[in-house]
Amino acid sequence: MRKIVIAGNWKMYKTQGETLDFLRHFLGQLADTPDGREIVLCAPFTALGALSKSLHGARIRVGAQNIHWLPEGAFTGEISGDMLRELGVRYVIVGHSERRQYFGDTDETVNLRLQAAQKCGLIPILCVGETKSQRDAGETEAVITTQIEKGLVDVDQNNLVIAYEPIWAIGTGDTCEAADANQVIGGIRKLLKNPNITIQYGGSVKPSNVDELMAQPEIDGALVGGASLEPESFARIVNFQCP
Ligand SMILES: O=C[C@H](O)COP(=O)(O)O
Repeated sequence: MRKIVIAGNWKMYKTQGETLDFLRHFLGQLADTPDGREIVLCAPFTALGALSKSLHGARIRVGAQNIHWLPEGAFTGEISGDMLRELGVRYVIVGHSERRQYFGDTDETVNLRLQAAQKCGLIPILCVGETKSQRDAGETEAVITTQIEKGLVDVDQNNLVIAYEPIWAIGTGDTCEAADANQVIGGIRKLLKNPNITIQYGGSVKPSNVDELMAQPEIDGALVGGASLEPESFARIVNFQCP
């Protein structure tokens, strides 16, 4: 049985105070959330400690948005797995397209970050996906196959989540058709040694499309950006309705 994981990626949004305010409104809306749905909040580094401390007993896991591959060193602006663990972090996003586009992440550094996360007992969420021009050129499968094959060298497939995030659908409101996302994710699953890995869809997931996306047989959850910033909207997403 594959685990359903619904993660909010807050990107560079929310101070500690805003994080606590979010929780005050969000936690009360989880009373009817079906068992078996793992809820993760991937907050900025500065809010991780406050988030962990405020969650005691709540069924939410804390996630980070980046990890360096070494335990310590002269790497200004980076953070290690042990530092994240100390803050109560359980998940970490690796290889998000924004990290690849703006901060120079490559399949090789993504691979190192995945290995480091697992070594520290964190569950990495590996993001893969194609640009609009790659999709239009019919290169989606080839692009994702390379990202998966290079990214997963020496990575334990029993301790991993994958997120399929078509880059053209991120923050655009332009969601991938549910059937298309299902097909790409089915293709990703065929590349894996462990076919039971949780594979999420990400890219303009919102309350109005989450039910259709989650009804697809290959999709095991969502990685949600903008719509995870408001408690009501993210609560509706984690409480998605099954058909
Ligand atoms: O990590 C989340 C993705 O980048 C999706 O962001 P979005 O839901 O705002 O499109």
